[in-house]
Amino acid sequence: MGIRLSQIAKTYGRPGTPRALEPIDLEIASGELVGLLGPSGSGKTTLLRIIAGLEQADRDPAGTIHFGSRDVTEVHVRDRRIGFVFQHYALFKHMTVFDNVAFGLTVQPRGQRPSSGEIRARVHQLLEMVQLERFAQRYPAELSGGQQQRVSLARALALRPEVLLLDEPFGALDAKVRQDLRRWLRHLHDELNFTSVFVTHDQEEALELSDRVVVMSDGRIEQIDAPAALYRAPANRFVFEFLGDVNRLEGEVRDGALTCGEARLAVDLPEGPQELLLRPHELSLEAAPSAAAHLPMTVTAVVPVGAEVRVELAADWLAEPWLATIGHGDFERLDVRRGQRLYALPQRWHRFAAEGRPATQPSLA
Ligand SMILES: Nc1ncnc2c1ncn2[C@@H]1O[C@H](COP(=O)(O)OP(=O)(O)OP(=O)(O)O)[C@@H](O)[C@H]1O
Repeated sequence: MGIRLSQIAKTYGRPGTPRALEPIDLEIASGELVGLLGPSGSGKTTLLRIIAGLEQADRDPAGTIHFGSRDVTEVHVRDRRIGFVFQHYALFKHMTVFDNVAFGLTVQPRGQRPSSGEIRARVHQLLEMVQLERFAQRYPAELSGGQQQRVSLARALALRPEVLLLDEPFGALDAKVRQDLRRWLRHLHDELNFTSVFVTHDQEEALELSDRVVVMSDGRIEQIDAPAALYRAPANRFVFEFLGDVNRLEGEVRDGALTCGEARLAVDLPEGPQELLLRPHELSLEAAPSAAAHLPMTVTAVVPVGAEVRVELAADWLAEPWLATIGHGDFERLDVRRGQRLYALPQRWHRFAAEGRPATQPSLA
């Protein structure tokens, strides 16, 4: 079931105070997994709570929320038929895992409530799906954080919601468990084909898990796109900076070169002050300068763990250190060590106008 928001806004407190959410239009397709990503205070949770019916949107403008063809704008949370998972596991402490998952089914009104045999079968099926069948008789306190979170998911899915809403579902867990649960949620989503919206402030989580990401700041939607498109073609500077590490090169362009202290980079740009932004993988490191680039730097730290080697670099002519991610082959070829002098060679850079829109397409240096 798809979700359609039209002109949804939110002001907390008296009218006239700044809006937590500016009027927003958003369409989520049936079966889509959408991440709401943004810094603290950008309005992610407010938007999710309005979709859930836990928060009332402003009356002015008179926005609407549709689930499929059903207008749910005035429908109570209990009648919206959604599942929730929140960061702080709100499991019932005095109930076993089995009873926690069964809870929503057992409190349904007579007539809608499945028989006790059906409830038992459905709970066992859900526990099997979240791989916790053998923990059915345990209490929440006897489970790890990740296991508790899986129980929360099973409980949310027990009523077979068509929409699942998750607020920082893995926020309190350690990095490895987070990653496992992420992959597992993605599989579950694909298998059961419900529509999911989740809130996160973690770029990697949003990019890895979502079909599309909604990037928010200051109560506004900055961009909505598939992860690859978002990364490749950020709509503005905010999105570019929020999605990953950024190296800055500020200088003065004259006679086809940008200079900054002893540093020099050949560019085809208008004369005057310019700022270029580069991702850590968009530059290579060399033992000597080239005709196109003379960017001398000193290695301040090397982290050779994982698929790539992270190299931190500093220079007198730079206001902030740079980060380069290079392959293990280059790492060995250059024998990269702390204190070593190397030269950065940009392969690609980005430039944004003052108001944040892309000033040029990302170009090759
Ligand atoms: N109950 C409330 N009363 C008053 N202001 C609120 C309330 N809830 C949120 N706000 C304000 O609304 C804005 C958006 O908050 P919201 O919680 O939606 O942001 P968020 O992006 O989810 O942030 P976080 O990642 O920190 O949870 C913030 O400025 C916040 O201070």
